[in-house]
Amino acid sequence: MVLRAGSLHTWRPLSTSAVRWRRTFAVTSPARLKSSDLKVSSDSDTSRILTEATQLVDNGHWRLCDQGEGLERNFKFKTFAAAWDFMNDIAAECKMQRHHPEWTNVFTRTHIKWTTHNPKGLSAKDTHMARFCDDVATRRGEMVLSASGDSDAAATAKV
Ligand SMILES: C[C@H](O)[C@H](O)[C@H]1CNC2=NC(N)=NC(=O)C2=N1
Repeated sequence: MVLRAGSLHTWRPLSTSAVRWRRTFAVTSPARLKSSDLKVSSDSDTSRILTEATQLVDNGHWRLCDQGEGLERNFKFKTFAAAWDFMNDIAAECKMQRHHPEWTNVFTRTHIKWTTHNPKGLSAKDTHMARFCDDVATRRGEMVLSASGDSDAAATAKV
């Protein structure tokens, strides 16, 4: 099925307070991630990564990918300029962290995957950068779907 954002749903900005509320009182049932769901980089502490990955999956729109080696999510902004500014903010942090995303941008949408190439797997840098992306996206006025809340499905369908 091809989803068309705009025909079925209305995009609206997510306020900072709404994000805080969602992070504090996770509105969806918690993701019961197990350490066996993850492939953790040998440089990182598994229980820390499990805790941080669980928070990201519960509180944001992140999901595990690549058999637990990566975290990915879609972002949508009101304008291309906002998406570009968001990516510039992320790029500056990448430079500081020496850690780089796999990402694509199509107009107002950006898809980001965090994974660590060496040592291969999910690392603390990935969870840090994923959380950083959530915070910057909130500041940059990211859009969410008001109807089902399934912004990721709609964004994936279009990207
Ligand atoms: C030397 C330099 O810090 C490394 O090559 C960095 C660069 N950016 C990186 N980014 C990601 N995503 N994974 C890495 O393992 C990685 N390694």
